[in-house]
Amino acid sequence: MISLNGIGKSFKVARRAAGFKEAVRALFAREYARVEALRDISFSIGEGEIVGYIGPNGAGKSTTIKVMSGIMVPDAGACNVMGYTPWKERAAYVRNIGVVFGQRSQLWWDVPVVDSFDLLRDIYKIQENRYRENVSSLTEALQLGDILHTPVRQLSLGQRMRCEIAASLLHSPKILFLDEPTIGLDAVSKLAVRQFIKTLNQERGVTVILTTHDMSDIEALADRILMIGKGTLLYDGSLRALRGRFGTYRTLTADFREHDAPVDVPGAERLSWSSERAVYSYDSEKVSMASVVTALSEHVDLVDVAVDAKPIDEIVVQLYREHRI
Ligand SMILES: Nc1ncnc2c1ncn2[C@@H]1O[C@H](COP(=O)(O)OP(=O)(O)OP(=O)(O)O)[C@@H](O)[C@H]1O
Repeated sequence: MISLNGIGKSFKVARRAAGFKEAVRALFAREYARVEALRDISFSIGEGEIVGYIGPNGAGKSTTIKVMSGIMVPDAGACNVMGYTPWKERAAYVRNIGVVFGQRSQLWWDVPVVDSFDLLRDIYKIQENRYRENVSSLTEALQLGDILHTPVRQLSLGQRMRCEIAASLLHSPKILFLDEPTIGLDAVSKLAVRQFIKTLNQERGVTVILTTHDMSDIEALADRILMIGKGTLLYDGSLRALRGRFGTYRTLTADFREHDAPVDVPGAERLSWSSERAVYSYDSEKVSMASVVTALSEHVDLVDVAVDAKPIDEIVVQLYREHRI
């Protein structure tokens, strides 16, 4: 459905040293530097996938989304989305995609949300029946009820984001590009947005490409991760495989009735011990949780046991470190 082949993009940016003298000098002799935002990016995405596109600040995520949505023309490479070259056949192409940039609005600031929706209906030439159906189902799913008649500038961030997502789906696109859709949202709004995206993908088969810094978004939604750093694609694979590579260590916290003498457990490292609680770390590839618990229970009277995998944030930081980004 989407394929990028050797996409490259660089920007020319003005550079000058700090200070008034330098500012004056720059008026007459500007110096430029090249920033390589994307280098030889290639990947394919199939219909119905939810792909998380991750990477540190300035890695090139937004630039890739802009290329795929036809807003930006790359310097090199080919991009094919549903048979279109996005930046060449923009008018026809945009009928097939929805785009949400979390940091920017596609809604008109001073008019009620529903007026923006009507304008979008005219721009996309959406049939009246389909439009009504979509507004009604999106209003229900995203709980837009009262806020549809409020000017955008009076909405909270969470309310605006729900309206942005609805606006991007009025024309029933097959692909949805989401650039940081949960940025700045509170926990409840985040969950609502995630649940909506999941349902949209499962029930309507919409393909979703999502950039985010929030790893819990990725955990909740994406089966596959593309990781970019300094403009280069560094990882393409499943979250499960990533966990398997870095996340085989588990932390086991055991609560027990008072027992002062620390217990050694074969194959596990004791991280802490107090008279009623101990924490162990073990490699789940080598030792089973059952054997750790059994070894412990031979010495102490266990009350409770909890096991945690390494948080996905830590796994991603480790991956960034490995690639020195
Ligand atoms: N219009 C532009 N003009 C000049 N440089 C740009 C432009 N757009 C992006 N860049 C540069 O290209 C690089 C990649 O930027 P991009 O916005 O794609 O990163 P990102 O991964 O989305 O980052 P973030 O997580 O901070 O949003 C950065 O070095 C950025 O400064």
